[in-house]
Amino acid sequence: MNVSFRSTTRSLQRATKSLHSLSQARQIPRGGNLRTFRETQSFQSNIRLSGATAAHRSFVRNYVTGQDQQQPPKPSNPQTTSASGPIGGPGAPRPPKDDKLKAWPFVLIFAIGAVTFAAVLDNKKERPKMPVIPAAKSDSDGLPRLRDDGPIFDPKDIKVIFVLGGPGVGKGTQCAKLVKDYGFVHLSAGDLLREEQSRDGTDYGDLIKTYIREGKIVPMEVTIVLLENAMKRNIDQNGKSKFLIDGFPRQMDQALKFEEVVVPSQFTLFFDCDEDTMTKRLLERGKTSGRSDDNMESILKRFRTFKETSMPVVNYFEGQKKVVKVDGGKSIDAVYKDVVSHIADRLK
Ligand SMILES: Nc1ncnc2c1ncn2[C@@H]1O[C@H](COP(=O)(O)OP(=O)(O)O)[C@@H](O)[C@H]1O
Ligand SMILES: O=c1ccn([C@@H]2O[C@H](COP(=O)(O)OP(=O)(O)O)[C@@H](O)[C@H]2O)c(=O)[nH]1
Repeated sequence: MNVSFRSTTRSLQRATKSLHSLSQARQIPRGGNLRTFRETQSFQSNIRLSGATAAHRSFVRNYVTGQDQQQPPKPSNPQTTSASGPIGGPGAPRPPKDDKLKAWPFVLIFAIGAVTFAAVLDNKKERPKMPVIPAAKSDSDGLPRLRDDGPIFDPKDIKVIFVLGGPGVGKGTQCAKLVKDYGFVHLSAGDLLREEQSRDGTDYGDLIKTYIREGKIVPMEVTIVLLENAMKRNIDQNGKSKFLIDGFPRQMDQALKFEEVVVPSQFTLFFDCDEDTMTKRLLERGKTSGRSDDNMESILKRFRTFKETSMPVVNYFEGQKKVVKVDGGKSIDAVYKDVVSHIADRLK
């Protein structure tokens, strides 16, 4: 009995604290998440290679950089939050005595609410933590924060090959073969996003779902953090050092940021193919893949995104003489033969 009373008291104290911090947090003006994401996305798509504009620099400074945990919210107007003031002050008129009696239903409702709230918090704490995306988020848009202190890996130790090409061109198929023969780690950005989308407790499930179905590029912060964590796991736990990063970077901001904060790539393996062939492959894959985007409507949107948003990335690396182009329209084995012959000297 005593124990249960103590635990209820503790729960009440905890709940009161949480309610207090919640009431403070409510004072931070925040836009709707998805709307902000869309704005961010549309801003990102405006970034041009020709040089960082002041707006871009400000965007990077405000939204993309920094490691600090989210700062505790400050009340927007401290005066208005104070309980002291004329009401209830020393000179204020005293309420009649029987008002105390009338207050008990409110106290009871508050107590029940507080205990329930504390129980919800306890339940949350017990859930297994899966540190896929770190807690550090930007205050303004809810996206994970990226570091801005240079690449975490040295390209002399960690080799990254980007694998690009239209949807259904065969990137995943060819990567699987390279893994088998040459011991690469295959990281598919699309697979990591789908995994995160269905992970229990993720903050990004709805966001990822919407972007994938619409054939759009998920904000880079999410994808880069997923890739970086997957790389760290493979390096720390399995001593791996050669990575095929499949289906990434699909947008210029991703390419620049990944090379800046994770590691510069060795080169890009680019599979070229006509849309009719890719459509047939995707529709065939759609019969069993269970993917929300292997249908005609999403396929057309993905082709458009690929041409408008991802091809500039290929052209950018081409300008640096860092693209190996392979015809993806042949049979699986014929494509693989070309891949190996084109990059044999770089596979060791
Ligand atoms: N060269 C090829 N010829 C015919 N079918 C292929 C070829 N490469 C891949 N496929 C098939 O096409 C579909 C898409 O391939 P996948 O590797 O998943 O593409 P991506 O990763 O580029 O989306 C899969 O069902 C795969 O089996
Ligand atoms: O860096 C990435 C990679 C993938 N995607 C999303 O994931 C989808 C599927 O990508 P995946 O590489 O799995 O499949 P593909 O389109 O190449 O068949 C894309 O259309 C995008 O919506 C993304 O937003 N960012």
